[in-house]
Amino acid sequence: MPDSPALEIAGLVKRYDGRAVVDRLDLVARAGQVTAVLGPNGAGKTTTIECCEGLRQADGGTVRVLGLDPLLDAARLRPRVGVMLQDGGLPTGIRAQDMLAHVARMYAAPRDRDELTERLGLGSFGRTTVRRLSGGQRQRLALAAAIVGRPELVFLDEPSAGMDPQSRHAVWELVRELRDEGVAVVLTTHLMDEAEDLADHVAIVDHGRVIAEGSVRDLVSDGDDRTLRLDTAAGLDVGALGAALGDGLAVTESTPGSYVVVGAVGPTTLAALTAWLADRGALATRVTVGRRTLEDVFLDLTGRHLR
Ligand SMILES: Nc1ncnc2c1ncn2[C@@H]1O[C@H](COP(=O)(O)OP(=O)(O)OP(=O)(O)O)[C@@H](O)[C@H]1O
Repeated sequence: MPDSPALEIAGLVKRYDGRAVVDRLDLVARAGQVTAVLGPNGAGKTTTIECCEGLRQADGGTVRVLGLDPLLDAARLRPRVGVMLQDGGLPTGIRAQDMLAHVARMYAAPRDRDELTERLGLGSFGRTTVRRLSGGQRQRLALAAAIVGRPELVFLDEPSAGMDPQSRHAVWELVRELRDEGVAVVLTTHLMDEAEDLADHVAIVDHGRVIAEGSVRDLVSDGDDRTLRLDTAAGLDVGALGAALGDGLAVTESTPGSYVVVGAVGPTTLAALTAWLADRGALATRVTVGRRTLEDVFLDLTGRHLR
């Protein structure tokens, strides 16, 4: 069935010591799309992905991977699903290039290893054993190993964690290409910009549950609303500031001394803001105005920052 989702999770529950770290989570991911599972540390992202990979047994709900059960059909799924684990999960005594060659041999029609090596900059450490690789090098090798078999669905758990900006961009390029080739890419991240840049569909997860989802545009758009961020003295009266700025503007102090103003921020808002601060002898050390971000969405929904 061409239209059936590559991944379908319904009411997933996973408990550790009686505590539900994944708590009735629903998620669908499709071929030819990047689906980002975005949430703070401990939200349950890795646990969810591990249930999809057949590495953990769920306590409730259903998971269908390419229409199959990740535990019962593990052998049939192995050649069709790529997995990049957060801790690498690689054997450590083998040289990087031999590891990739070994993995490639397990598949009927592997990708060109030289091209993958070039794209991910693996050549400079190909002869180094996995145990001696830096965190970012290990990540790049783990990504290469996850996709060398041309999977239909690939799980990437924090794919660019610990990478320098150049490597991160190489990874993002590759992820976009996979998507364009029709692969279903499911990635977890707590990097807002990674989700914003890459994802066709974002599921924001908190306390083991999806609290909002949609395209980045759906999630961040709120008409003409903008977000003004202000750093100044802590403990200002946000109610009084909101009243001074005018109707339709909500002011919150997100952390002591950092304020967020959401709504129809315009030129007069800035004039009113600086005048109000001047009357109170408060100096603004930073004022920025921009569109809403996924971080703002998360803050609105939970009252907390992503990190
Ligand atoms: N094997 C385990 N035994 C007990 N608790 C666990 C186990 N694995 C994970 N947890 C707990 O489950 C919760 C969710 O962890 P998980 O790794 O899924 O979160 P995450 O969203 O991936 O976080 P991060 O962004 O830090 O990777 C955390 O509170 C974690 O401490």
